[in-house]
Amino acid sequence: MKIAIAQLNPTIGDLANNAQQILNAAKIASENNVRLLLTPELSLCGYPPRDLLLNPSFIESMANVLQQLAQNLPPNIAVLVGTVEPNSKAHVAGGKPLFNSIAWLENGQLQQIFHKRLLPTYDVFDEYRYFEPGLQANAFTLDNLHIGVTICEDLWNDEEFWGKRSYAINPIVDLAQLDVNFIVNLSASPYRVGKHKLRESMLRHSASRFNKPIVYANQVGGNDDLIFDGCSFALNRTGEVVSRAFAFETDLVLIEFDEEKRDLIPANSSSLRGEGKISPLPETEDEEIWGALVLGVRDYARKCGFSKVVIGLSGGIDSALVAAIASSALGSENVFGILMPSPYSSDHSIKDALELAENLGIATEILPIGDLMTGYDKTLEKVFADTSFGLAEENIQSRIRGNLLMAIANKFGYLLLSTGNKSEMAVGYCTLYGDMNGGLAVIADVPKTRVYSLCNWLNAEGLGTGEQKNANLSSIRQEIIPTNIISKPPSAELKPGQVDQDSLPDYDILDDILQRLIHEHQSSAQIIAAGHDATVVNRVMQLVARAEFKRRQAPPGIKITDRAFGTGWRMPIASRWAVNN
Ligand SMILES: Nc1ncnc2c1ncn2[C@@H]1O[C@H](COP(=O)(O)OP(=O)(O)OC[C@H]2O[C@@H]([n+]3cccc(C(=O)O)c3)[C@H](O)[C@@H]2O)[C@@H](O)[C@H]1O
Ligand SMILES: Nc1ncnc2c1ncn2[C@@H]1O[C@H](COP(=O)(O)OP(=O)(O)OP(=O)(O)O)[C@@H](O)[C@H]1O
Ligand SMILES: NC(=O)CC[C@H](N)C(=O)O
Repeated sequence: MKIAIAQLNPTIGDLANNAQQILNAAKIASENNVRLLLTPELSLCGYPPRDLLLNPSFIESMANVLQQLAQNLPPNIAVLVGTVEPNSKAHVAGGKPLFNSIAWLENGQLQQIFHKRLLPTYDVFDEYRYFEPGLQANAFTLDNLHIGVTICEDLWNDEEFWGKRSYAINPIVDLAQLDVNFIVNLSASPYRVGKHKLRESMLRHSASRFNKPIVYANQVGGNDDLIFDGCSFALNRTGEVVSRAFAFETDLVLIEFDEEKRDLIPANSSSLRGEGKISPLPETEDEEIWGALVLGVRDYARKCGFSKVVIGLSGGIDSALVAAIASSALGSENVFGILMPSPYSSDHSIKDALELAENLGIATEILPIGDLMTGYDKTLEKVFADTSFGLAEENIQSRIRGNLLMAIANKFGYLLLSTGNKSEMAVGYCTLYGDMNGGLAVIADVPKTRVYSLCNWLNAEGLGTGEQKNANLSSIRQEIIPTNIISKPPSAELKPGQVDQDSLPDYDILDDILQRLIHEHQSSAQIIAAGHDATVVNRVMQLVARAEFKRRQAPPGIKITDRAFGTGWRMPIASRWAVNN
């Protein structure tokens, strides 16, 4: 039996086009004698649909589109589509309105529906808000093969792999008892650094432990703050990878269930792009983060209807990295850099920003802000009388820039990309309604130390090689980020001679404290015991807690770590507890 994984990039709520993507994949698969086609979790509406699921007309439309799709599919192919099914017992106390489901479509109709059994409610997931867990093991027979069906989290409870049990049941145990020939998993598994390796090692363990081949179909693409990296794969019963789809791109991958061997093998016909191949995974963390950020910007812009972006170019490293990512995502011709020197700007800030723009091939405009600053100072003179010059006056520069950037974005229908990194967002080293202005915070989950390593990686790697690194920048020269941008001390340039380290610990120290605090949930005592200065640790803890009001007003940021300041970070603002304490 030939099986195909359609690694699709749905747009949330675009039911007709998502169904069309499934139909297109089914047609190609059918021409290649595929008998069973897999699509990602909730492939009809895209993942995560969030509160659209509370809208009855949305659920009704999904049912209609699903039925239409069933009727349009080519003959002789079974297609597993991710959808929802209303829960007829939702009226029972505590019953949730829907099941997160898979529809088996064949012969013009719905053959069977399967319900997701394990519903994640941690980090960015909130499935119990909408879904009732399925109670039964899911399996069906196609031709003479018995196939076990699971949805994403259903395969994330192998207590042998994790060393603990997160849910009372492990659906794969039931499927092993049913003696299925192989197991399919339809997923929408968001990216974070190293996630594909984790998925493969987890499922390799389950495949060999239960002696069952597994076909894992993941969603790809960016949906708001979440990036889905794809990297779908198939494992044979000993847990070896027999096929793998591309990272960060749509793909259609073929495998075969060999009935004599009773195992999955790569397919051997040759007309499909991804057929029978094992796509390489990104080689370094920098390479995969780059791929995720580029996809995140491209899909956010495309799915929200933008083709061009505008960025404030300071000659600093954060805006340089964001400009490089945007150029790769959208093409240099679609990126507009605005230089806004103030009387405090260094000479090299303009020189460095212009050199970067030339390297990237992006258009720039210089808008000096000195006169506007004088205007503000004059207008505020009476109100600010008898006060000394301080942060408020400094931040006016940032607010003037933010205002000009939004004016340009608004005038021409551009998307403003904000440039704050995770370290700054953590401690509130950024100005509300100033440099925080924007529609998408591209590197808001990238710690400053990672900003440096990404820029060094980019300069070493160039962008001319490899499909992932993007054709758009292939013509530009090797050093993309000018060396001076990387080597000079970071500075907001809001007053003469200012550098970030006047206000913050060195970034390698700050990032290590933040890693322990945010990702590892360590207490201040644990962080101090690990060798950090107590005064610094306590100050950072306070800064992080105090900056919650800023993060709540920040644009969505692209998630690349296991804990981003996005949908998975739910902290109170008016609180007396310093995050972990
Ligand atoms: N809990 C709360 N809920 C709601 N609002 C709250 C609040 N706490 C303070 N606020 C308000 O927020 C104000 C403070 O925030 P904000 O006005 O943003 O300004 P603030 O945090 O005082 O200053 C911005 C900091 O970011 C630094 N920085 C670094 C890098 C780049 C840039 C740049 O701009 O380019 C800036 C800058 O040097 C300075 O240290 C308070 O004065 C108050 O009005
Ligand atoms: N002179 C400027 N011209 C244009 N934009 C600016 C200027 N100064 C600051 N900005 C905008 O405000 C953002 C915040 O400034 P900030 O100094 O924190 O970042 P950076 O200069 O990019 O990097 P670094 O923190 O390493 O100096 C910049 O990334 C940029 O978008
Ligand atoms: N959609 C899901 O069920 C995803 C949950 C799963 N643990 C993952 O991150 O891949």
